[in-house]
Amino acid sequence: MNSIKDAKRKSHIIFGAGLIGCYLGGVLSSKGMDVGLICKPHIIKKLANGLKLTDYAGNLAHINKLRFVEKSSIGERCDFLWLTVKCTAIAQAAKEIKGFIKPETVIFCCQNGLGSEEVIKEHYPNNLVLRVMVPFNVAEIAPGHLHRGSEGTLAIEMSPAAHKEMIEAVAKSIDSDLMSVTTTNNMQALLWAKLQLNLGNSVNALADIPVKQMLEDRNYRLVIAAMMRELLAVTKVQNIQLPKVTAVPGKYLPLVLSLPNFLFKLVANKMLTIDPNVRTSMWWDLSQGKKTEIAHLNGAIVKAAEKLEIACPANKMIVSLIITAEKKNLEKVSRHPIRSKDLLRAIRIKR
Ligand SMILES: NC(=O)C1=CN([C@@H]2O[C@H](COP(=O)(O)OP(=O)(O)OC[C@H]3O[C@@H](n4cnc5c(N)ncnc54)[C@H](OP(=O)(O)O)[C@@H]3O)[C@@H](O)[C@H]2O)C=CC1
Ligand SMILES: CC(C)(CO)C(=O)C(=O)O
Repeated sequence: MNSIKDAKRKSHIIFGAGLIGCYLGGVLSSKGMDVGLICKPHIIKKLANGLKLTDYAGNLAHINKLRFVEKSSIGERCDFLWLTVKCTAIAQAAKEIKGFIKPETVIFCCQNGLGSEEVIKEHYPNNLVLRVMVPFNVAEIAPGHLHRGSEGTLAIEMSPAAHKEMIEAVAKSIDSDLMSVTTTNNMQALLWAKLQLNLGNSVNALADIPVKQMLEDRNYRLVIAAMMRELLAVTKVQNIQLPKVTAVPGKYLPLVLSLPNFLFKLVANKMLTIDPNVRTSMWWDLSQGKKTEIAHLNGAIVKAAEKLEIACPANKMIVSLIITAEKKNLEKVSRHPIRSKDLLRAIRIKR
């Protein structure tokens, strides 16, 4: 299967279709591809009348009917399985996808952060397991209406070389105006670069405000910049060259984020060209009382830093604040947004 025509005929299952999975499922359905969604009953109910997809660039698609697949379905072994659960749900999902996997099934792991694909590789050592980097934000702006609020090209891991043509064909077959798709030979570095951007997630969740509003506040930006510096120290020691995923190269982001507000608005106006309602996936988790992906995001930096004996105080502090917030949610103790100057004080940065 090396041509786009062949790739378009293949069967896809999206396991754990929430924001990213339903958006991806909608794109594939809008292209007339064979795609089944496995999702929670409340999502099936919401999408009973179809799905509307929009994006920041004005693209639009209506999908009148989606195909939902039961977890117990027999004979639904697919060619491509897209795993779109959060990192926190990977271990359980690894067991539950078994009935959909045949020896040739390619499994795409679409999680943020580092390391979640390892669990899948352990369970399915004979399948091709590829990582996918999702750069853009998806939000549900009304029931059955998903909106992509930011730019970026979805990237599929190109590895090993023997599968090059197949992976390229898959990427081309799903590429669309609503979701541009590419492949990369350098997924590990790309995931570190994406992780750098995701350092805003925890601050966004603790601040409990939209991303745009968070970026307009220098104190929050200083906290994010401090965590980014630690990430950059870790990647430098490991000799990882971060690919450019934003208008400003990653190594200059801490500097730009630290600028006074008036200069930041001038230099980084592209960063602020973001839908005013966008919030990060960690905000959604925390606000819904769920466990967050902190261990795979900031936690992964702390883990790598410890191994390399690099100091990582800002990320450590943020991990502990998120864990405290998760505990409060669990114990139903009320939780207040952390103001920017308090957060800055917590990680002990002087302005
Ligand atoms: N949302 C975004 O804008 C972005 C997200 N990402 C990343 O993409 C990944 C997916 O995120 P996102 O789409 O936001 O997550 P969501 O929580 O919206 O979607 C995951 C869905 O999977 C469901 N699920 C979990 N376990 C199972 C299971 N065993 N069987 C069936 N369904 C299951 C969840 O249900 P329940 O909620 O009940 O557990 C949820 O509905 C994450 O790693 C995230 O960090 C990357 C870029 C942007
Ligand atoms: C796109 C981005 C960086 C912010 O929404 C994200 O990855 C997330 O929310 O987890």
